[in-house]
Amino acid sequence: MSQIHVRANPGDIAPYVLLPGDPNRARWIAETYLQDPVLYTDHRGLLGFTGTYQGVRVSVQTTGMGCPSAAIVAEEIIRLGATHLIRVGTIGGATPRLKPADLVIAQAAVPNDGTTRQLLGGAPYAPCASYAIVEAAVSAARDADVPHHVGLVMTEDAFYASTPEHARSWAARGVLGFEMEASAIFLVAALHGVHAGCLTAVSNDIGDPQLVPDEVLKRGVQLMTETALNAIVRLDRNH
Ligand SMILES: O=P(O)(O)O[C@H]1O[C@H](CO)[C@@H](O)[C@H]1O
Ligand SMILES: O=c1cc[nH]c(=O)[nH]1
Repeated sequence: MSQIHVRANPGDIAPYVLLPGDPNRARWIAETYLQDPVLYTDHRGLLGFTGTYQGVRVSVQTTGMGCPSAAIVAEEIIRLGATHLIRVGTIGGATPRLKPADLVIAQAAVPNDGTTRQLLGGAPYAPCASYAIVEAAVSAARDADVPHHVGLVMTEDAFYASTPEHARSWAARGVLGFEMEASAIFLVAALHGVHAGCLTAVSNDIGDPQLVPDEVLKRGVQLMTETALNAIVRLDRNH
């Protein structure tokens, strides 16, 4: 049955789904990397495509920005048959250790968002990535010599609330950077017993209004996407 927001039917979506926030990134990934991509939904601008990568069926589904939208999309694509949800996003670095466009592979997300709080009824919880996806992503990054960091991210609601002071205090607790969807995707996946992961490219240093130059970020997004797709091939092989 078609869902309310992701207007698609079971069978339209592959078990492996890449989840960018940005619809233009979804289109770029589908057109650049997938063989025979088919647009299965454009409802609300949440573009979704399915094609194949190295013989494996893969979908790319836009989440939109923030946990409320990401949680809806995650819930609906799982109902439609998705079993491996991999966010491919951008992240603001919390520490100068992260260089422009570096790849960050999340092990877990500090849930500083309202969506997971509501889903959990306020109970303490640690939304984390599926170990199989972390392992596959790290091994894909290593094999391709992609500079990467593995660790904790923070998921937030208020993009413009972050300050350099906030960033450095969370960096001292091990947070690598800030983004806006991972905690909800991890939690919704866990509630349904499916796998989730999150790969991001560093688009800025928190508190710095300057973004990483377009060409540099483009290369980071390219390496992140290739790492995620190669992780999917590994996951499928071990399935
Ligand atoms: O580049 P995407 O995947 O959208 O991710 C990041 O960018 C948006 C904010 O600029 C938020 O969605 C945040 O999580
Ligand atoms: O949520 C985000 C994503 C990228 N950069 C930020 O500063 N915040």
